[in-house]
Amino acid sequence: MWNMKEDVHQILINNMNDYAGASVVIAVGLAAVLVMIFQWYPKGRKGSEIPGKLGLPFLGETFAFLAAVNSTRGCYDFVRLRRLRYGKWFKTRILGKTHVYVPSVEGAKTVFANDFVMFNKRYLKSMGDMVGKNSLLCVPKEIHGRMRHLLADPFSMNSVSKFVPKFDRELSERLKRLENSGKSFRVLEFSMKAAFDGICDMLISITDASTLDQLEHDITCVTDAMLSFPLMIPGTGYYRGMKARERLIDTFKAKITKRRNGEEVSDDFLQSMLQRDSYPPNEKLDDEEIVDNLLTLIIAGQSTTAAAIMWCVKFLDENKQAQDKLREEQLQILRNKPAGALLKYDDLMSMSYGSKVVKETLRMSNVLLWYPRVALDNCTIEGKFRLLNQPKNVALFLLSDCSLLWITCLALDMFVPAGYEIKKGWNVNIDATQIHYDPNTYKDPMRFNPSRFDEMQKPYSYIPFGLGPRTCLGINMAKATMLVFLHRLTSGYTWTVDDEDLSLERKAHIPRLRSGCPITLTRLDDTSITNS
Ligand code: HEM
Repeated sequence: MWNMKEDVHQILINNMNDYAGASVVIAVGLAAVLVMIFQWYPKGRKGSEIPGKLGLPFLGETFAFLAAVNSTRGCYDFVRLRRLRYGKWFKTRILGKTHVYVPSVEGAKTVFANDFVMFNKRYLKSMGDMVGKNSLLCVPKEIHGRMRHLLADPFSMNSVSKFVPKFDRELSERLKRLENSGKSFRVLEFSMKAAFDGICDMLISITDASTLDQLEHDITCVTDAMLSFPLMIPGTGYYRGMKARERLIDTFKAKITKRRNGEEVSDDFLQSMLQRDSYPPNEKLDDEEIVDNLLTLIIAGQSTTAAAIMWCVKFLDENKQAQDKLREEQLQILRNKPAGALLKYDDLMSMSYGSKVVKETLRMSNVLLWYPRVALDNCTIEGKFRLLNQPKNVALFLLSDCSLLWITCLALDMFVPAGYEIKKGWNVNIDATQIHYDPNTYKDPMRFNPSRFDEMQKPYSYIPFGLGPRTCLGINMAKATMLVFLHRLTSGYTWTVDDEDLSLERKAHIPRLRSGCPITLTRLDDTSITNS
């Protein structure tokens, strides 16, 4: 008997088999097409090649770079000239290493956000030898996190608030002595000494003048040796630097012993480290770590802060309107305090225009011109994320059953710019200077205009202290030092710059005026101070 139900069932089964067969054929076909595209695609459409001249093997453009370093236009001139020739992105070769200067907010974001993962710091041997293998600057990621956490506490707002009145007292006395002498003095020298003494006081409570002089002399030998050839032979800069480092480490260790013996107690950074003596090893720094980082902090903090102060004075001198506005704010703060009272951290909080002056100074001066990293793998920067550049992603797409998704992703991947190609081992320098001078972010970028900071900045477009896991540890201290200086200078004095020469110091990695910005102070008359 004809069984209609069974026949229909049989027909359905046959058709389903046909459909399944057809689906498999389509899927395999699509997979084959995709694999073929994938085979062709990464070779044909890698990231764009970065223009630039690599020159001779090893030497590359080393001589041109050294010429810029030795010139009074400063080492950034090397970068500036290549940008004019090749455009924003360029590559070069210096001492055997390929360098790329990352000029954009998007590029900076990629590098900062992948610090320690895709990029890392790499120091010259002499630089690493001078600061020591336990320095925060040199340790690997696993140690860096723990160390940074332990070092950060003494730089908190709370700690900086103890530093403010101490530094204010010292600074006021120094300025008074210069006022009384009536002589011209170099702001750079002045701020180097003031910053050095301030940092040493905060870290290890050394205030004795002759010890400070000896320490500063040794720190200068160490910093000078950072770019020297690592040759441990008497007479070389490297040798002098290493010997100076030994003396500094001995001084720090002697301090540690005194503190442990109870011969000396102080409320400072070192004491806060030693208070952890009884803690488990992962919750404290050992002595070698403490001494290397004391040295690191002094080196990282002194010349950066001093240069920033010098540029502040120079920019304010060239922009009288900004100077007057700042003076008015600072006089108001002075009038609201009892005569002769020292500044407190809270006073800094009410320096709204002063903070903008500090920000604008750091934007324009670019104390650290670029932030060097090394690419740990081949990658692209500034391009959009590419989905199909990894075999595992392709496999996922094949397994997924949504052809529309495949096609969309493939199209996106093909037509969205793939970015600039970086090879493993290349030096990738985040060019803070170019980012801070970008007219698309900062209107009229060469004009000193603190009020531009009335508005919020785009993320990653303002980076004078870096960003990410390696952000400057001394931000609070640096800003506080600058604000205290600005307060005492503008609320107590007017000044004239005695040498207008704009040329820069030779062989300096931090841009500083060759003249050191000499100024002469004139005391503000009492009526300006008391007028409200
Ligand atoms: C105006 C003054 C300063 C400027 C412009 C400045 C700028 C910077 C920048 C840009 C970085 C990050 C560099 C990079 O990512 O490669 C940095 C790191 C650092 N800064 Fe500062 N700095 C200043 C003052 C200070 C002070 C006063 C101290 C401490 C006393 C300090 C301690 C450090 C340390 C320890 C690091 C390394 C952080 C790490 O690798 O985790 N800096 N600084």
